[in-house]
Amino acid sequence: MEIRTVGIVGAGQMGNGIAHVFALAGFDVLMTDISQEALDAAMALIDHNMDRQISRGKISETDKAKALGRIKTTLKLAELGKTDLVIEAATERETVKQAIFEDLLPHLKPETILTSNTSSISITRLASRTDRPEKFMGFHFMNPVPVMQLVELIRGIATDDPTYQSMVKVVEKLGKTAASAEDFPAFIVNRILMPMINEAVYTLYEGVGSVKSIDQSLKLGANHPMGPLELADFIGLDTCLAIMNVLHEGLADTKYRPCPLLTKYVEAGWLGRKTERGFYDYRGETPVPTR
Ligand SMILES: CC(=O)CC(=O)SCCNC(=O)CCNC(=O)[C@H](O)C(C)(C)COP(=O)(O)OP(=O)(O)OC[C@H]1O[C@@H](n2cnc3c(N)ncnc32)[C@H](O)[C@@H]1OP(=O)(O)O
Ligand SMILES: NC(=O)C1=CN([C@@H]2O[C@H](COP(=O)(O)OP(=O)(O)OC[C@H]3O[C@@H](n4cnc5c(N)ncnc54)[C@H](OP(=O)(O)O)[C@@H]3O)[C@@H](O)[C@H]2O)C=CC1
Repeated sequence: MEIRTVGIVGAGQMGNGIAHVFALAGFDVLMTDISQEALDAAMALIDHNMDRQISRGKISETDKAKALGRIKTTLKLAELGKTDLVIEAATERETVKQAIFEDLLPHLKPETILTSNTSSISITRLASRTDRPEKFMGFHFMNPVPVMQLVELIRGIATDDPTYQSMVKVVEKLGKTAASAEDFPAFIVNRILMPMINEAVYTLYEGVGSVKSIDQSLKLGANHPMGPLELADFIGLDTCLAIMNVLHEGLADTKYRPCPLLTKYVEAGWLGRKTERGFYDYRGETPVPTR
């Protein structure tokens, strides 16, 4: 089946980026969220990020106008039932994702492929609670979606080959590169990246370095584009903690123990850039370390 229409659930930082790249690649996109404000903010951000691409000569004004014309939004999850491919990109919480699939299933065409952009949760388990585990996959984009080249493709135990091949074609059409990962906690990228971020938080917690010195060390000493704490704020500290919890519980190894300081920031509601405070305070002109 050729995929032409795409439904996206969750219009947060990943959902809006996913809508952006699909629309530019010529797909019709229908995006939903639980609040109209989230949908409006996502559309404004897509507009802004496309302007950024125009100013760098990556796309034209016409490309932008056509792409924006391909994105529709709705508050009714059921409307996504008519799309060929659904990408769930809501909050990294299994109960939230399960509830979304449960509500969506009665409205889906039989041939629709269901995917989740989850950073860590078992694809096999999510798939097993749907009516189509063979047509269910992990479809893991990296942040910021318009910039990052990689997409992880994760097959659940029951995913069939035609579904996998369809998704490989979709990734090609997006002009991105697919990496296949087996379905184990946090797959490849986050299995490696998130323990590094967690270790950076331990380094801060134990007083080995300050926010500034830790980030500077990895930027200047290991040529990372962002320091680990800056990156954690960029990803969202709630998402980082959720991924560490999945690693810790799923692999039952104390080396994945989430740092208590990371938990404390999340409990404070200091989730990083999206709440304007995390390891940095973003409310002023320039980010100021909070420790
Ligand atoms: C948690 C998970 O499940 C998985 C994950 O995603 S892990 C996170 C993976 N992501 C990373 O590791 C990102 C690390 N950081 C970076 O690569 C860079 O800092 C960055 C690309 C985000 C910004 O780079 P920079 O050099 O500081 O900024 P800048 O020069 O302004 O931008 C570089 C490019 O990114 C674009 N860009 C920057 N931020 C953007 C955003 N939020 N949305 C869209 N585009 C963005 C710019 O338009 C520019 O595009 P071109 O190269 O096409 O011209
Ligand atoms: N941040 C990152 O760097 C990456 C994240 N991911 C994954 O992508 C997914 C989304 O993450 P991200 O975009 O960062 O998170 P955000 O918090 O930015 O966005 C999540 C969005 O989903 C909405 N939402 C929550 N519940 C529902 C629901 N029942 N129906 C529809 N929308 C809902 C939220 O609304 P509200 O705010 O009102 O709760 C919010 O707008 C997660 O699974 C995450 O692990 C994958 C790769 C990278």
